[in-house]
Amino acid sequence: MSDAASPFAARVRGLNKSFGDGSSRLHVLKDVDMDVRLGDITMLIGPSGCGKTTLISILAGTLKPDPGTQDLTVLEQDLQKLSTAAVTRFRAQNIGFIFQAFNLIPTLSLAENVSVPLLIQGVGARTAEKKARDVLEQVGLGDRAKSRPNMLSGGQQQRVAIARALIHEPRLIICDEPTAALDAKNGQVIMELFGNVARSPDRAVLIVTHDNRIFPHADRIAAMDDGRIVEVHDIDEGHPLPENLRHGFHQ
Ligand SMILES: Nc1ncnc2c1ncn2[C@@H]1O[C@H](COP(=O)(O)OP(=O)(O)OP(=O)(O)O)[C@@H](O)[C@H]1O
Repeated sequence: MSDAASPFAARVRGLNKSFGDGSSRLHVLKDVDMDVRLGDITMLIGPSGCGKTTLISILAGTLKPDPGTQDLTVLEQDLQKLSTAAVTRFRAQNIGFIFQAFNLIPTLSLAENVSVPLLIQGVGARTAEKKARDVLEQVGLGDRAKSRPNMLSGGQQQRVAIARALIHEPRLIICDEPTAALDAKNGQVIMELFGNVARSPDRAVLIVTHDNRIFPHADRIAAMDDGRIVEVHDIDEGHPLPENLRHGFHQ
């Protein structure tokens, strides 16, 4: 465990991101400030196209911000100071990223797909696969370890992608719509798994979601609109889920 002085899994100040040049330049993130606390499940919500995926991709180091961002610290690392190779290493070690597209490797079995993050870390294939079977069990797919991804439903593939993001016990889990393809029961199982991660004071979960069924699992909900964080709700016994979020929000 690194220096635990910071209570933040991520701290962002004055973050801007644009795509394109000249007259086709699109300013997508506009001076974003955001904190993701350790020990929390933070949810990021907002209408389609407001910049949520762009923001989490920058936090996960798969996308670079515009120059001049004041602070982009993830797990005590200033991402702007790391080389591209160092960011890739940092991500492999510390972040479990679940994409909207599940990015499973079609020629590998589920157990092999889930093993990948451990193999990258140098863990032996046999040990990695045993752990993969355990994590597949946790997401309710223990009996499908030898199947190929194309034999699964969308929801099952999503659970495999979640197992792959959890297997190396990263300190920060970042996911784009993790429950979109899941029924209520499996959505609940996955949120309980994320809850176990976030109950550890040194770890955190950041979820982009439109799924208001899972809002009650959040410790903090940050609402984005047009490239900005416009509201932050801390949810605890004294501050329950606001009425407007209980019934979803406008997209
Ligand atoms: N690589 C890119 N090149 C150009 N424009 C992009 C790129 N990636 C995203 N954008 C644009 O940035 C804006 C924000 O996209 P983003 O995917 O971050 O939104 P979002 O809030 O995650 O949307 P959704 O909820 O629909 O997934 C959109 O207008 C999108 O078209």
